[in-house]
Amino acid sequence: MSSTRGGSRQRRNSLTSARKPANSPASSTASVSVAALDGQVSPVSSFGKSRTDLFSFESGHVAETDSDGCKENVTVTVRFRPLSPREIRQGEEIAWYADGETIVRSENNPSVAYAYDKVFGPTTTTRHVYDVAAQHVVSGAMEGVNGTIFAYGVTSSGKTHTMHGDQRSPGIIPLAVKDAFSIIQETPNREFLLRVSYLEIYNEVVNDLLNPAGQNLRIREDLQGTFVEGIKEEVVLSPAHALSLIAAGEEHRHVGSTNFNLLSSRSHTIFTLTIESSPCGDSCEGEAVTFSQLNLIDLAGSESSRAETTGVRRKEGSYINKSLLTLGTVISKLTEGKATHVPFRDSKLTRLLQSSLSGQGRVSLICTVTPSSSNAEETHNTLKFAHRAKRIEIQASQNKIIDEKSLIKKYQNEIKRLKDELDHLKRGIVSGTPLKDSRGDDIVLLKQKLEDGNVKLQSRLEQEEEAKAALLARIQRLTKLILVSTKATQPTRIPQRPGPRRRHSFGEEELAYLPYKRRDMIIESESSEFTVPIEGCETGEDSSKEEKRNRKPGLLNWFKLRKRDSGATTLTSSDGDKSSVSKSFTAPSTPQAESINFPIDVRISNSVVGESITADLLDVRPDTELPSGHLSSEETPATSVKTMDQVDLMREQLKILSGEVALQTSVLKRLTEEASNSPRKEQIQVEIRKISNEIKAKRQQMSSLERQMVESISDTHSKADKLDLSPSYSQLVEQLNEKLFELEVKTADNRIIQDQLQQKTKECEGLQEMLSLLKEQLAQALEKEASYQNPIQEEMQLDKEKSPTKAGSVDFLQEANLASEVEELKQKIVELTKVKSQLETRNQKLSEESTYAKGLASAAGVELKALSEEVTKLMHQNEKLTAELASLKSTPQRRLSNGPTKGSRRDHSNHHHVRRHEPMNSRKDHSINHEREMLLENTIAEKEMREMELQKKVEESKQREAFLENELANMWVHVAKLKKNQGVDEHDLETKL
Ligand SMILES: Nc1ncnc2c1ncn2[C@@H]1O[C@H](COP(=O)(O)OP(=O)(O)OP(=O)(O)O)[C@@H](O)[C@H]1O
Repeated sequence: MSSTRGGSRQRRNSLTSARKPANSPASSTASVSVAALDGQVSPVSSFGKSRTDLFSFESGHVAETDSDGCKENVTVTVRFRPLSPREIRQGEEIAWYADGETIVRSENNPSVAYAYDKVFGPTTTTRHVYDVAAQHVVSGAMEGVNGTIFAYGVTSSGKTHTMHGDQRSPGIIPLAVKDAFSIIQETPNREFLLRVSYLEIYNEVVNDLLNPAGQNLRIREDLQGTFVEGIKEEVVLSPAHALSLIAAGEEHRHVGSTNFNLLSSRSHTIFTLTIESSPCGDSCEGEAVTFSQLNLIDLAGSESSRAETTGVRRKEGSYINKSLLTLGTVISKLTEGKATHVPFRDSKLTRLLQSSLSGQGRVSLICTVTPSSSNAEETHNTLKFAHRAKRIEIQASQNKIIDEKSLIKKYQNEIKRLKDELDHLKRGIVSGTPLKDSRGDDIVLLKQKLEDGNVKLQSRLEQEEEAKAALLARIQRLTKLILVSTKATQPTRIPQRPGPRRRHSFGEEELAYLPYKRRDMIIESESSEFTVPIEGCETGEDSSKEEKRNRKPGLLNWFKLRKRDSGATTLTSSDGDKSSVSKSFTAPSTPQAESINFPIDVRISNSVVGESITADLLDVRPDTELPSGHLSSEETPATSVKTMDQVDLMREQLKILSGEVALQTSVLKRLTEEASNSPRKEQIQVEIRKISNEIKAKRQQMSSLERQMVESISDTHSKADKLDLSPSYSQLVEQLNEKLFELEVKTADNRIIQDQLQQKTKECEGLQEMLSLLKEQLAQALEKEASYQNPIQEEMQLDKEKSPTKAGSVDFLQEANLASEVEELKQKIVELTKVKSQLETRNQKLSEESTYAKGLASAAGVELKALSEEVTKLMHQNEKLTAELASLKSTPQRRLSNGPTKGSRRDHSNHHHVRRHEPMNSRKDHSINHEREMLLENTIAEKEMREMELQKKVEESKQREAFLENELANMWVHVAKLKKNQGVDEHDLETKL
């Protein structure tokens, strides 16, 4: 084993140093394992050599490195966090420190030191950590090499700070997402398809964070490795889109407070970005697709026995410790070099990491540590773990997959097939059907045949137009999912990378889900106490001007305007800017899965995209051929389908806007709270005003969207009227949308109320503490009084016996003293009564708020019931329509069979005339009926689709309701507890008084 390692060392070093870009700060180990021993520092030999550039999409290049058997090690870095304000207050000392760029040394015993690829001091910014420890893994993943980045460390050492970060200093996950999209932009010769999933392992149970219904999921294995069965994967179209999904996922993550960290992660999370890419253009057909996964992992922190946890927290802690212990054992076994059994299966975490740790992907382990003396032992354990992990060898190689397994290929083939179909249709329309039997000598017969042919052709044309419109819509839907650079495609297939490092900037709300400032600062409100500069300052300065110009606020950032110039549907605007569209699309859970959920929800229309929808980095394929006139030809029979598409889009927009409003409302709430006790009051007020204005604008946008929806729906409605279709359908859809929207707003309200409730509970706890303090004081005062009174009374008795006059004056003095003490006591009682009444008012408020929340939940329940009734109604209508259609279908047949009999019984003098014109009339009738049938069929199909959608939504609402009820129940338990505590306190107080 060691000789192999040694053998590969020389080869690798020469290879990497030959290719190392002069200014590349990125790193991968590409080195031998670090043989750092306690007391014997052995610096990492070749840190800083980038292997990123070893991979390019040029075929042969990777094969060359692969066949070379080139191995690299896991990149291991250590990040120190600064001492927290609490640690400083407690007078803790530095136990471990960064000695230079690669060594961690013990303060108490300087001979104990460890070397790593890189050691980051407490003032290092997360961006720098990203550049060094993560960027090469991300770029590798974009080139088809699996990648895993994870943060490991004891609780409160800075894992979440490193992986997620805060708004001023975004963590590795947001930076990696942004970087992935930048790489797509800089790779004009390839097409990409990105999907994300987000899961947590909580108490050894795998939960889907993107789908609250996906609980306790199973881990399965196939040839490509382990995967989670049934996990939801969403195709993402922009960084903001991906980040909004993380934000949604974070809502469901288990976080709790421990005595080390008020916001401690109680579960391990894995955010996976699945990347498929293939060369652009038809000439590259048949080339394999690269497929890779980038896992970004935020582990829960190991807990020391010092943690005074109880109940739930203890159970969580034991699961966390057990899985981390298994991780340690797995890493030890992997580095032993013997073919021993590696216990991957002993924990869910190691099972999921199995492919990463033993496979061919790049791994970067960022160990977070605290320098504080109170954690010296835990830090030492982390350092030893990191040191062991450093010896794991990996053999990074590009993954290529065969066509059928690739979703991007599937989409590309589907697009190609649809395009062929479209061409075929177009050719059919142009050539038409020749009138073969036009040889007749009778000129009248010939004319009649010509007329017949015309009618036939007309109806066929219309049918084909419809089919074309449907095909086009489908091509567009698929095309929108594939991401390509907006840069002109380079003739060369070698990716062009810019010299200097890319810098990421984030839209204002892209990081809205992250805390505004560092967690400890929020918790302790002691920002001034910190001894290190806040790293958040990095964002503004680093961004280039260009990026600033392009920076767009809002989650809608990922929506882009599709221009429709004078009816022509084109993806490139007149000024050369390309536009893009977006949607949320649930892809199959594994690349192999066959079913794809069509139709997709969102399509784009100029009329409904508001001001906030702006251009983003990426674009839809510019090479899509979309013949002009199709989507704007309002007169085609497909208009109603398109109108429904627009309504769909508007509804999606409405949903996104309402989500944004809810998000901004909670930001507003947070800011308002902050404003009351922050020295930056004015700055926060400005922000509050800005956000309020934005909310107002969004609400206006929402009401205009609602109006447009109503108009569009009433348009469809009138068309349906003409066809004798049930008019109530569109109204129902409209009502349903309104109700769904209301439900969403109410859910957001509920969330805010819950926050307030928590806040109030905290206040209540504070007041209770104060109350018990006062009670103690009162008890002490009463005791004191009793102890005063006994000796005085005895003395008085004695004095009275000795001298009755003196006794009288002493009596008077004692009485005065007593009176003043009684006065004091009375005052205290008044104070206590005040506090008691304050507590009662708060309690009253709390129960009112709980009642309101309960009301909301029951309103949601009622609405849900109404929705289900509406769905049932719709189903009935559908059945009616189907019956109508069946009767319509049978009518022309009857007519056809009755026609000639009737004609023969009629006036004989008109015989010729009838014979000449009747077939034509019946044909016209037939074609009209056919047309009508088609429309009816379309409408029914559409309705069925809607029905399915509605049912899905009802299901979702039910789940949400259940969730709300659960929350409410929790709240009630909480309130009951509070009341009970308060009751006991009051009782105590009363008995004492
Ligand atoms: N590099 C850093 N610079 C400044 N503050 C930091 C840094 N790392 C962590 N912190 C602060 O330390 C505290 C604990 O960090 P964090 O919550 O990220 O720890 P953790 O390891 O994820 O804890 P747990 O395992 O309990 O979830 C937070 O208040 C965070 O803001």
